[in-house]
Amino acid sequence: MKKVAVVMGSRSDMPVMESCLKTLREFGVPFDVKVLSAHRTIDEVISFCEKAEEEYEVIIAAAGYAAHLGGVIAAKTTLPVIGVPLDASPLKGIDSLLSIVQMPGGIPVATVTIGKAGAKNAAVLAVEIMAIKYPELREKLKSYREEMKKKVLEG
Ligand SMILES: Nc1c(C(=O)O)ncn1[C@@H]1O[C@H](COP(=O)(O)O)[C@@H](O)[C@H]1O
Repeated sequence: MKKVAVVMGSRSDMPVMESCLKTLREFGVPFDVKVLSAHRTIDEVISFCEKAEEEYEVIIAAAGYAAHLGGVIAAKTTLPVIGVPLDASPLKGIDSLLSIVQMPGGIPVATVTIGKAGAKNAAVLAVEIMAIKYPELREKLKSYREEMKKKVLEG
């Protein structure tokens, strides 16, 4: 199984992105974490993208403020990119949400909700994408849903 790349714009994004990493661990999906910024380390983002297809099946890109990271990565690879908007600025993540979701036609970034729930959903969506190829992940997704259902019904 190739890995998921979890890329974030700054180390300061890590506390929120922990819920993404925790969920990937729960599904037993291998991943790498990278701190890279389209604004601050553009050359490193480009070299990461140039090699990404050898190692990764899905890329998760999380960033706050003007979150160009996911869009730039999506522009440089044909792997599916999931963008996680983060509440890091006085605009509380709306800035990040709009800059991730409003990609022009042809270069999509699959966008999840702002913050911790989005970080978790990015991991689940990555697993769903990988489950197309790895049937054991589909079984794990079914058990995950069952567990969730049980928790709701048991209160
Ligand atoms: N949006 C981006 C990008 C980018 O899009 O390339 N690089 C860093 N950032 C974001 O800037 C915020 C503040 O970063 P610092 O805390 O390092 O100042 C972080 O949420 C990061 O994701």
